Amino acid sequence: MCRQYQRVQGQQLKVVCTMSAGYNQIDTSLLKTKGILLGNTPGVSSDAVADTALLLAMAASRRYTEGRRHIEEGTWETFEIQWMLGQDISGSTVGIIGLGSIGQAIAKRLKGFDVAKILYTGHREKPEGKEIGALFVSQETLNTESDFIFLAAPLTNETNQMCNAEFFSKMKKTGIIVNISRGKLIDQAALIRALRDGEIFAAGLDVMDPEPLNKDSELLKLSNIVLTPHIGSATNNTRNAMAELTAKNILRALRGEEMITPVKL
Ligand SMILES: O=C(O)C(=O)CO
Repeated sequence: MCRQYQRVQGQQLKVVCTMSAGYNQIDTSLLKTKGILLGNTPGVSSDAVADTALLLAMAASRRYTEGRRHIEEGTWETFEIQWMLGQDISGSTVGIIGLGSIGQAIAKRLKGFDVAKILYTGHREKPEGKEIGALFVSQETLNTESDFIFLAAPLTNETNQMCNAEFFSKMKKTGIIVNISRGKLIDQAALIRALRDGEIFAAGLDVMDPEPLNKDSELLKLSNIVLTPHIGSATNNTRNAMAELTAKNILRALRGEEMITPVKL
């Protein structure tokens, strides 16, 4: 009965819409072969995800996890001038990998923090980069010059594990990496080594590999990392906007109209 249902459903399926900007979880070539349309929800979640990126950057740069542990463990050293010193966002050089809708929303927020320079990498220089005042640079320049690196590129074959041991070795020792994209952009074992060995200062991750993260993960044992459980777009307004866009896309596709945000297969 169930198998029969699945077979009938498979034959009738016209459209798949994911309530997410990323669609790496979907077998796009299978959809293409079967002539099934795909829609996603880019844009409507960019502000909420960018807010999460800034939250992680600030918390990681000011040693949030370590500070919280000191309070809990009774090791809070009052009046110690050199204690718990972090990194400033103001006056810093920031690198954004992927200046799409989320990358741009991060850049706009950073301007309010009086950063000195915004660098970005991607496939090509973008007009939006000029408007924001961000400089298109090579990956190498971004790595070596940035105080903060934000990962805002989608997960593709090209970006999979792009932040590996070599990547971290090119970052500043005071550098901070923030990932609000997908966990697989980072070689997590290499990140753990870089954080543990003081090769970089700190990390802020909303996305990990796997998700949910194993509760015994080494990531949870580090104090120079701030973790949130993939809640980048998790606000009432944003999730409602994502749901509305998804519903509109489905209705349009079923009426034979162009979806508002189709994914090109
Ligand atoms: O929209 C997405 O792809 C997300 O992962 C939101 O955080």
